Amino acid sequence: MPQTITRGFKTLLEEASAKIKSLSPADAIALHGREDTVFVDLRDPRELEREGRLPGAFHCPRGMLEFWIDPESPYHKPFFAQDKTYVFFCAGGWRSALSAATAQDMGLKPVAHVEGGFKAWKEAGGPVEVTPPKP
Ligand SMILES: O=S(=O)([O-])[S-]
Repeated sequence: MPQTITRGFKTLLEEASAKIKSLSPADAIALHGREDTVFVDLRDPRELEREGRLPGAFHCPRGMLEFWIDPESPYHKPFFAQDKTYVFFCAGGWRSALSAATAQDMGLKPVAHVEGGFKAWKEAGGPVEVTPPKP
């Protein structure tokens, strides 16, 4: 029997967007480098190699997010225990919207995500670090 998806990705994104703070790329660029703000890159390693990195961003593959945030998880990362604003981003802004909503639901605060993701960040003139190709 075929599956019936009752809450599709658009619904999930709408619900997430309604409860999280979305930053325009320009607003996100203005926050970059501030002591009280950290950027979380949710992309896969191959995307980072291919597209470059946002300087200073912490790389958290999306699949590990909940386990790295929760201090009771054996995989917890102290990075997620700071008194800072967490700005999530991905390639296009979908994974980061869902991730910011999840992080917020878990109690992480304050959180935000970058609308349009790394693509929009680059187009807006945000700094990018290029990873040298592997020999
Ligand atoms: O999650 S995504 O917007 O980078 S496809």
